[in-house]
Amino acid sequence: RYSYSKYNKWEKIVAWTANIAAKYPKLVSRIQIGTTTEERPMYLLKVGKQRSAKNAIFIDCGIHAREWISPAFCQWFVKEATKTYGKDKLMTKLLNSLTFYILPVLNIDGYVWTWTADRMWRKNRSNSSNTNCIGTDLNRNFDVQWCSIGSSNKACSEVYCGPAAESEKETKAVANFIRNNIQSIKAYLSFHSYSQMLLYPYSYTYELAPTHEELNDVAKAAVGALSSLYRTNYTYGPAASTIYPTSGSSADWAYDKGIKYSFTFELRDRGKYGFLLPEYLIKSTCKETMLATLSIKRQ
Ligand SMILES: Nc1ncc(C[C@H](C[SeH])C(=O)O)cc1Cl
Ligand SMILES: [Zn+2]
Ligand SMILES: [Zn+2]
Ligand SMILES: [Zn+2]
Repeated sequence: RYSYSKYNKWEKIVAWTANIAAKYPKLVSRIQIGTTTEERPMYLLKVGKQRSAKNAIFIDCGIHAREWISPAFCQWFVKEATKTYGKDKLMTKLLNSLTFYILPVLNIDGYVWTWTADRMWRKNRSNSSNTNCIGTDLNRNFDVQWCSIGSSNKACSEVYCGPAAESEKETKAVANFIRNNIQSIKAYLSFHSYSQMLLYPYSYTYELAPTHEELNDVAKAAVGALSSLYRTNYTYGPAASTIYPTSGSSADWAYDKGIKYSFTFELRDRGKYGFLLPEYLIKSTCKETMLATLSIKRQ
């Protein structure tokens, strides 16, 4: 049996994507949107009852390799959706009216590296410079104010923006999919760890986003829903002033493409375990995050 309260290595996750699509053919389909630097297939799970997606929500997990709770949440979300469809009123309503595009692990090569070589690895595994340093920070590689703030043009930096915007195959695959489905995608959720924050645009400037007030209201409600379960404290606000300014992020890029509901979660914890969140905390973290995520969907 597949465990949703353990961290699963890539081989298990990729088999799971096939199995869950096979198990729920009317609810789940698997789409390959590209391949990674090391030629691993990037599978997206399309979840929902809509024949052709009219209203969709894109969820990216695992953009940073060491943030293991993020892919764990994406798996949890798909499990909850498939398990409660037809039983839970809200989930059934959502899945009848919305399509969820869920990318369980965006940075697959980096995720594998954290299992095999370096648990604290963050970037992807591309080798694009004449230095002996590897990897681009995929959350600095999107084509939005690229490499202007909170990122570095040094290949050895943990926030290396890459040789060019969308230089990475992983970034290109996601950006192309969004561009090809821009009409239907109404929300973009990006899951990271750690800090317990719910962030919204912008990160690339301290300027308030045009829809700041609405984003703040949605974030406030979502954090309220999240903390109603175990009283977990989250802060929320514009990314630049709430965590730090960064350019080239998937969330800012999506927002400026017109996807107005763009949110980034920094999941548990606040530093006790950091990226090494123990497996016994996966369940409670995912349950509270489900409440926040469904709260955003409902708005
Ligand atoms: N647009 C953003 N850019 C960066 C972050 C923080 C994450 C935390 Se791991 C990062 O550094 O990429 C968060 C947001 Cl919302
Ligand atoms: Zn991250
Ligand atoms: Zn983080
Ligand atoms: Zn308000």
